[in-house]
Amino acid sequence: MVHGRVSRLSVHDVRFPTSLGGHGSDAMHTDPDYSAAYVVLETDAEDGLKGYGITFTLGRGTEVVVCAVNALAPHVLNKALGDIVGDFRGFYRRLTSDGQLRWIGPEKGVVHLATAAVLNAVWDLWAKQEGKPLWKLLVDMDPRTLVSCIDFRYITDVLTEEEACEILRQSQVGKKEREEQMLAHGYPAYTTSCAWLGYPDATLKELCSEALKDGWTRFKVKVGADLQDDIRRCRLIRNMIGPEKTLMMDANQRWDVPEAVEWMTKLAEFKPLWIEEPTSPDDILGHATISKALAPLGIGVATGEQCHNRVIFKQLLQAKALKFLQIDSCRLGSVNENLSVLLMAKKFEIPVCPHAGGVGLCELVQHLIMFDFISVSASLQDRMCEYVDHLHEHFKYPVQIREASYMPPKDAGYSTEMKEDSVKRHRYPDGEVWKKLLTAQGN
Ligand SMILES: C[C@H](O)[C@@H](O)[C@@H](O)[C@H](O)C(=O)O
Ligand SMILES: [Mg+2]
Repeated sequence: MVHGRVSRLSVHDVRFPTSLGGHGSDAMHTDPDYSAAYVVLETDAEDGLKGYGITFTLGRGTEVVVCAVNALAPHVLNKALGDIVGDFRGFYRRLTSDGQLRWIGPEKGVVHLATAAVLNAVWDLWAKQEGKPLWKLLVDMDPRTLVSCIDFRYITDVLTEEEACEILRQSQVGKKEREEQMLAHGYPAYTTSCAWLGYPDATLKELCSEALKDGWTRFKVKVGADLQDDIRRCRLIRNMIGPEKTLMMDANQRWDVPEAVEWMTKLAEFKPLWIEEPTSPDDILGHATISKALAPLGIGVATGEQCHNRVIFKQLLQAKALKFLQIDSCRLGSVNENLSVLLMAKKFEIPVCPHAGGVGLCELVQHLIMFDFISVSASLQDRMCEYVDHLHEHFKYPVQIREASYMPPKDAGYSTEMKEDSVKRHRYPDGEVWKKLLTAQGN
């Protein structure tokens, strides 16, 4: 039974200077400092449990999101956790429909990232109070309760509450076996860590051969800034991994629609499974055009890490604009909104391959994809979850990878809690790490 009233919400600006090593760099984000607006919820309950929630940001963007979290705080403070999760749809709606904050969304951008941080903390707390990892809390929830967490506004033309319930009911068959399968073998993953755009070739080679030794069979490479450079790097990586292993490419929104088609036609010889974010994440019809043009080359379009909300996903699915759907645990309004996208993907039979390139994203999204396999999709066909090998040491319950697969988390919660010392050292600008860096830069 959930209990307690939220007595305190604190939010921290936590940044890691990843840009110094080019980690996480791509054709658009050339100097990313992996960061998080990190929310801590405390209650008046005697168990002392806290809810931790993050949203992934980059460097200076964090302080803007922190501000938005503080603006949302009155919706959470002094609320009983039982009332929040007992009417989770209503609570989600209240947060996203704040009469003044909605104007700077709605359900998109900074205010939606902040919503995700707050709701991720609520889910963490709920799962902790139930003594279960989040994926298991979801798996054990009956279909009615699950759908009661979803706001179906704007998507009932493709998915009604009844249909969602029906999908979940049908997927009850074989659920136990799928859970056992996950516990024994984990969820298949791919790695992005070898080929960030800012890495020199020597680093790429070294990381690639290490990853091969560790059993990785699926690799993603960043492209999009310079065609000749892309050809060289893609050739290098394809030669290293051989013709059989899977290669994905990610352009991080760099191209116009015709440019995307031309560029990818030139990279087709390296046999990419997908091109990710070829153009603006808002351009649904553009993605559809690219999808259609690249299908004969055997290249699918993947997108989602910067899709604002369920409405954009709905339209991408309706327009047949993508072959792989990439949910993000912090871009959308937390588990609540992601549930609706997982269910729509199931209806349209599009495989979900979550985005995890950021701090904490692997920790979070593994829960959602395990739930998806056990309770929604019931399939591993064409599916894999992204993995990046950065910053896990700062989490209290870091991801466990075995033979290139995510092993199901066993600890209660959403794996969002960071180590106290890591938060302290990386808080911006007063943490020790930043104090040193800022002094060295003469600030
Ligand atoms: C700035 C980030 O590292 C992005 O490059 C990253 O999320 C990337 O798009 C990915 O797919 O992992
Ligand atoms: Mg990407």
